[in-house]
Amino acid sequence: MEFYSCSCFYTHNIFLEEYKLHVRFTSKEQFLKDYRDVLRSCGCVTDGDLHAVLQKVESEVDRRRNLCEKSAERTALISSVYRAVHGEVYCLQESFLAPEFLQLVSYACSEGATCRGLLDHMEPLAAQRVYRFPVFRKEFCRMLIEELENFERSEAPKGRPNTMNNYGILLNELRFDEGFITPLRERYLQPITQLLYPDCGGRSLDSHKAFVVKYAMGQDLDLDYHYDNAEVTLNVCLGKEFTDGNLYFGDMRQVPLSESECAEVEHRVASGLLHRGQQMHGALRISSGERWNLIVWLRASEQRNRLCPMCNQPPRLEETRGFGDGFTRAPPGPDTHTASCLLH
Ligand SMILES: O=C(O)CCC(=O)C(=O)O
Ligand SMILES: [Fe+2]
Repeated sequence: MEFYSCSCFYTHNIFLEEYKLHVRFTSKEQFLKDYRDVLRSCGCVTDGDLHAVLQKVESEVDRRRNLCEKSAERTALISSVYRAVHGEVYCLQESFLAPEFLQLVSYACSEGATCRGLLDHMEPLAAQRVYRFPVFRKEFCRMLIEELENFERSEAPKGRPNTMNNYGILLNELRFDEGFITPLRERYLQPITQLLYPDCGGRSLDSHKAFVVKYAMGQDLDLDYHYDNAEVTLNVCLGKEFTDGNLYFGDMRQVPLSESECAEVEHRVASGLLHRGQQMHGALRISSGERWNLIVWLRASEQRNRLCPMCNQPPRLEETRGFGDGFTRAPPGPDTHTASCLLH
């Protein structure tokens, strides 16, 4: 299967951290016309401020244009220079998984399993259609963090997951996809998502983007309110020790903020939160310690081929490598020759 991105990746959803604003950029004229007033009201007042913003936006667009090639270069370099301390974590083994998770999956795979039945195995949470359950054994979480810390200390080049996280790690560049994330998605997560989110592509997951986010004193502390470029998201807390840093959830992205109420959910080490990717959410500040979370954005091309969640339009496909943003080309319909044969 060949995957694609949507061309809105080069123009939409550019995050301006200092003004907490997502912007669109197709040309300087368009940008100034659409955002000059908004920016002014956010405190971007002088010509110098505006110039700095324009430079940031243009350099982000440049970064995105080169991303695919740069990521392939990093992946190759990491393979040749990086030496793992825990080589075994790259290949998913059942012994990494919490017994409660295996039970959940086993129920979800059993004949006649229902959403209700699955929910009986989980504690209710304050946020709508957000679920929490143990995923990994604690020992595995420790080993994975050690491996990632070793990678962070190494000379190997590092890509960052997106414009909102400054300290994350892209797991595909470390080659976690094939042996770890894909089997986790196919064998363990899809049986659960197909019961919980049949209306959001949960039955037809076929790609993902996986990364680790890190929050620590003097680094990122929180994450602004957003939705994910995913149909369903799994967010597993790996550790270490921290205080605060709850996740808060609002409504789906289509619902205006004024009509949404937020509910908080606590992270627990080795447990995962499962939620609809397009349900708005953010992370509160941690007040001490370090928080490392594994994020898997689960995607279903069947769902997203209809509407790109990032520009809200039918996707305009752009070639990429790997999973891209999870879009696929629709299988060709009957061609004109066949059609004309059928008419005769
Ligand atoms: O910090 C967290 O736990 C949430 C991260 C998140 O929502 C994301 O990276 O999309
Ligand atoms: Fe998110």
